Amino acid sequence: MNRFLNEKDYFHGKAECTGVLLVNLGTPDAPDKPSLRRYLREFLSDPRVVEIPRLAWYPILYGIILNKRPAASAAKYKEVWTENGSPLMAISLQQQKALQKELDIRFEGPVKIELAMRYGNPSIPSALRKLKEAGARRILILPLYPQYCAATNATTFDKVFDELKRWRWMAELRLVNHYHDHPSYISALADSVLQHWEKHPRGQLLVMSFHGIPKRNLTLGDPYHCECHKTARLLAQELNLKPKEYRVTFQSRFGKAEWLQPYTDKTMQALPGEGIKNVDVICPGFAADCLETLEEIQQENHEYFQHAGGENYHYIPALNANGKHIQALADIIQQHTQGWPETSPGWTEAAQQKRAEKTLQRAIDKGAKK
Ligand SMILES: C=CC1=C(C)c2cc3[nH]c(cc4nc(cc5[nH]c(cc1n2)c(C)c5CCC(=O)O)C(CCC(=O)O)=C4C)c(C)c3C=C
Ligand SMILES: [Fe+2]
Ligand SMILES: [Fe+2]
Repeated sequence: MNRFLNEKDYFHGKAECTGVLLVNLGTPDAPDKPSLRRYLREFLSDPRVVEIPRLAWYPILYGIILNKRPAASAAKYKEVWTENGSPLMAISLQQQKALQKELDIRFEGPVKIELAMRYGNPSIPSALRKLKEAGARRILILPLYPQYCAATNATTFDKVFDELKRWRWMAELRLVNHYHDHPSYISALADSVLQHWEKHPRGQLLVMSFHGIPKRNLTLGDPYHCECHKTARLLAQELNLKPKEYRVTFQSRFGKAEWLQPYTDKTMQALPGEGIKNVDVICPGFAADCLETLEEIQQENHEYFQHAGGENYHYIPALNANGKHIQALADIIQQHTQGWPETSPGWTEAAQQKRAEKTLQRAIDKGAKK
C-alpha cells in the first residue's frame, strides 16, 4: 500500500485552479440519539475542545456525557430541524453556492469552493480531495469563525495539516486566522441591525452574545475574548451606540468550570430588574444560524427574559447567506489570495471567452432586475 496520496491521471499542462475551503463546526446527520452520540463523541473527544487530560476526561465523556446528552440534545435539534436538514448545514450550502457565484464574477481564472465541517460530514479530508481533483494547486482555508479560538480555528487547521501531510504533491496553502475586525464584516453586521430596526421598534439595549469558552483558555493566551470585544466595539461604533446601549455576553456554557462572563442566560434573567424590558439580541460570532442561536438564543433566552418580566425580545438573525455577508467573505478571500495567479496554465482562451460572456450576461440580468 502507498503511504502517500498520489496524483491520479496527471499530465503536463493539466488545468489548475485556486481552491477555497469553507469550514464550519459540523452538525449531526439527523436529530436522533445515535446521530447525536456519533457527533458529540467526535466533537468532545477533540483535545482542542476539551483541554482536560484524556485519562480524567474519557471516563466522564463515555461514562456520563455520551449516555445523557445525546437524547437531550436530539430533542433540542428536533425543534430547529428543517426540511433541508440541520439549519447549519442548509445555510452553509447556501453560502457556498452564493460565494461561488460571486467569485466567478470577481476572479479572472477559475476558483473552486468546497464546504467542509470539522466534525461529521462533509469531512475536511473529503473536501480537500475534491479540490485536489479539480486541480487546486493553491488552497485558502477559511474557517467561518470571525473571532479566532483554538477550539474552533486551530482544530480546523490541525485537521487540514493531518490530511495534507499525506499528499505526494502538496498544494500551496494559506489560512485565514480570523476576520473579527474586517471592515466588510463589521459593515454587514451593522447593516443587518439597521435593517432589523427598520422593521421592528428599537430595543433599549443591543445584546451581543458570543459563544463562550472556559475562562482558563483566556488566561492561557487564547485571543478569543479580546477579539469578541473588539468586534463588539467596532459594531457599536458603526451604529453610533453609547456604551450603555449595548452589552457583550457569552452563551452555551458547558460543564462545571467557569466560562467567559457575563453569561447570556444570567444577563437575560437580570435585565428586566434593571429596568431594561426591551432588547435586541445579535450573535456576531455565528456565521450561520444553528442550534446555539435558534434554540438557545431565539427560544430559551427569550423565555428567561420574559419570565423575569421582560416585554420585547427580538433576535436578529445571523448573517447567513445575505448579500452583504457574501460580499464580505468574497472581500476576505480576495485579500488573502493576493499574488496568486488568476490565470492558470490550462485556462484556455476559449474558457476565458466563455467567462467573459457569462459575466456580461450577469451584468445585463442585474440591470434588467433594477
Ligand atoms: C467543551 C465544549 C465546547 C467548546 C469549548 C465550544 C466552543 C465553541 N463552539 C462554537 C460553535 C458552535 N458550537 C455548537 C454546538 C455545541 N458546542 C458544544 C460545546 C463546546 N463548544 C456542544 C456540546 C455543542 C452541541 C450541541 C449541544 O449538545 O449542546 C454549534 C452548533 C452546531 C449545530 O449543529 O447547530 C456551533 C456553531 C464556537 C464558535 C466555539 C468557540 C468559540
Ligand atoms: Fe460550541
Ligand atoms: Fe447550547
